[in-house]
Amino acid sequence: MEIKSGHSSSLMTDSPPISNSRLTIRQNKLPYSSAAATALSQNNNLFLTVPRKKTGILDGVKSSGWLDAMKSSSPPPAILNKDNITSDATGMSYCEWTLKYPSALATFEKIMSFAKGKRIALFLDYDGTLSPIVEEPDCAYMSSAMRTAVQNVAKYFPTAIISGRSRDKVYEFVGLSELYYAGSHGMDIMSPAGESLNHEHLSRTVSVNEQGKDVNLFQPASEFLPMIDKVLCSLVESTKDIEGVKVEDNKFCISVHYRNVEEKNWTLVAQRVDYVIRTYPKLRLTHGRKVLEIRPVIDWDKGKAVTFLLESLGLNNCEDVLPIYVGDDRTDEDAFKVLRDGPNHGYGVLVSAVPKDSNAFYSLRDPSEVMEFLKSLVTWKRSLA
Ligand SMILES: O=P(O)(O)OC[C@H]1O[C@H](O[C@H]2O[C@H](CO)[C@@H](O)[C@H](O)[C@H]2O)[C@H](O)[C@@H](O)[C@@H]1O
Repeated sequence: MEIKSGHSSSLMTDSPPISNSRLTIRQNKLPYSSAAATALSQNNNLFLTVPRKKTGILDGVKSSGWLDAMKSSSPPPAILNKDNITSDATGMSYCEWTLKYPSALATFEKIMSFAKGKRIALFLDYDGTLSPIVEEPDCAYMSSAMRTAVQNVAKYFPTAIISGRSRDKVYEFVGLSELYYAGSHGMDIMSPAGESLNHEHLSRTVSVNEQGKDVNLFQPASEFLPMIDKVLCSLVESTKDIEGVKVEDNKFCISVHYRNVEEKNWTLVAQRVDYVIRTYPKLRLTHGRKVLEIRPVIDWDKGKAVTFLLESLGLNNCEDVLPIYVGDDRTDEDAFKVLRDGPNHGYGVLVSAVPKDSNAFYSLRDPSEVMEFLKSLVTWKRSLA
């Protein structure tokens, strides 16, 4: 397990730690050279400049909107009204919202009428999409029924899992060797054995997987690994007295979970994280579902990973390709945007049980609807044979 746990402080509480997860030292199972990735980072201008506020720590946390973002995550405040949920964020009921983001199940035939004669490429987020959101990040298992659905759909369409988790971890959860995997928010891409990642401009490295078979890797942030390791240790140390904090090693990025932290201590979490990362101008912070995510300042995200995979698969800029991306999180918006506005026109499908604004075209309520959608794709494809 690559999950680190913050332990309860005897000064703050007598409760036991929420998890027994231990601090592990990361091991790179797959050897690779970072030289190519370093060169491409510099040559292709992948570096971003992130302006930092020069205020005090508490002021910085407040003025940068961290706390607002932390409070509004997962899910946005909502008023429950049986099947119809009204979100404070959009002011819309769920029914109204689905007029803007129609259900991909209810409009399945319409979507498939666009897909006729096209090759579908499928991109699936993991947490909240293939597995339900749970309290403990290391217990976010997908059901065997969902695994079968993903396995079946991958028989007909190239399928990639695009996750904020480390690639090793998400591979462990999904367990299907025939898929493409993009871990660390797309910064760690691996082809299935026997498939390549041929890209016109960006070079990949060849490595071996657990079965000793050759796989292609693309890791544009590999030069940041020593820095990420250092920051990981600092974050574990600096948050260990806050009950419920978990610092998760996602290889090229770090997640600081506050789902199990009392809300009154969220400011403290934000301050401690801010204190650590403010001395690292090459790192930036993004927000997920009750999680602060720290990542390198390269111009790379889930959207870039989708474009990279389409290009590597020879499916970019093709009139006869329909990419579909299913995801639930803010970080999936980068991919929705790429499919909405970029040359590789496709459909983003937002998984959400509450109304929220999105760059997606369609919606699904939860992972069980995602599974139905995957099954429907298979039935549709089989019906064409
Ligand atoms: O890109 P994803 O595959 O959606 O990963 C995003 C983050 O997912 C995980 O955290 C989220 O799910 C946990 C399990 O349900 C939940 O406890 C947590 O509150 C959520 O934020 C994962 O642990 C993170 O590392 C990923 O970045």
